[in-house]
Amino acid sequence: MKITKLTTYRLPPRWMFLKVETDEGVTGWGEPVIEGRARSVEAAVHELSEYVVGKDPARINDIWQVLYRAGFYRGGPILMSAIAGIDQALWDIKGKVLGAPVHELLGGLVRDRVKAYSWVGGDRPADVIAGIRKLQAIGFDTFKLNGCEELGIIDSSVKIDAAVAVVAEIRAAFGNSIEFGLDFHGRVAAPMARVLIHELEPFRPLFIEEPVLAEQAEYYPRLAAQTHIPIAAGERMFSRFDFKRVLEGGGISILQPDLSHAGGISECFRIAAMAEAYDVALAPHCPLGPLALASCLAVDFVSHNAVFQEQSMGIHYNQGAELFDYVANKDDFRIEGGWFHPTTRPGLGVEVDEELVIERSKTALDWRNPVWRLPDGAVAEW
Ligand SMILES: O=C(O)C(=O)C[C@@H](O)[C@H](O)CO
Ligand SMILES: [Mg+2]
Repeated sequence: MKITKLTTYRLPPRWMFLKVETDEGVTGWGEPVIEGRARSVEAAVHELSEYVVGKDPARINDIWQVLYRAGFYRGGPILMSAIAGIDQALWDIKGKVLGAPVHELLGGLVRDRVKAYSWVGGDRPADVIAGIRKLQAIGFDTFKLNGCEELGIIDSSVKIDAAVAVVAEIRAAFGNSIEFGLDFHGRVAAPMARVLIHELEPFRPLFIEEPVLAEQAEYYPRLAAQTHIPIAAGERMFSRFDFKRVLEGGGISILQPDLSHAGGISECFRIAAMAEAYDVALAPHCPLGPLALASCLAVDFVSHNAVFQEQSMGIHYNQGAELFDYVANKDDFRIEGGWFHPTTRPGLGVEVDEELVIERSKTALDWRNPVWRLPDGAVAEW
């Protein structure tokens, strides 16, 4: 079998699907994208396609190594997201050829279900509490919300108190009938991370995500030394070689590689095993679409240290399309009582509604995250 064609579809809300075709009619799908840089990843996919077209899709490992190593320069969000989408599609093809779900090809299930967690948008306590109640009613008991708004490298106790107030009200409203992670989203610099984490300690969030930016990862062990709250990060790390340093440095309790940013199923399966060796939990990052989610689940179901799975249903970013809009077999991904169950279909288990994809790709906008400014006009981390 030979790979014959790679076609990319940029889609609302801010995703990109990749279709990989072969000379025997088997097609695989992946989701290579960096939110806000879809066109850059699209160009990278087509540049890398020179190493892929004409090759045997079964040789996933060799194709992965060539894509990673053969171009001299390597790593980073754009190239690793392009490789991720190609890798996902090759696993989808392999599963379809062998008639098995990807989790079977990776050694089979280590669990029967995976806990889903849901984003709760909004920064106002009332909005957040209403959002949690709505999701609780359909079975969710685990959530994630932004830990704060923009923050200066040194900021006021008023801003800290406002961030803590939201969390205090959530705990007051729900007690420990729910668990929730706080995503600092890289908005907090190291000096204020120490302050904010200290003030949040009594409310025991399930984890604090990106307490500082990935480029400040040397602070993870220092922050971990001051708090009992598990520290989570990974969405802005892109290969084993990024994660190696973070695991070696310590302080991280939950690793969150993104299956569409960190080299795909092949690489994240290896990253998951590395994390297990350090007694670190796995919780793949996934604010994206169904092929990214299906790739996450393939790794979750074969990784002993997988704990819960992010999914983007209702996320504040999904303007213009919802998580399963482009999926013909939506029911296979229903979340029952807050849990995902493994696909029984071959490959990623996603039946892409190709007609709709082609149609919607014609009107895809170039999504951009907002540019925030601090009161003095300096750019703020969003
Ligand atoms: O889901 C998360 O944990 C996020 O931090 C969302 C962020 O990754 C945006 O997708 C960037 O555009
Ligand atoms: Mg995050």
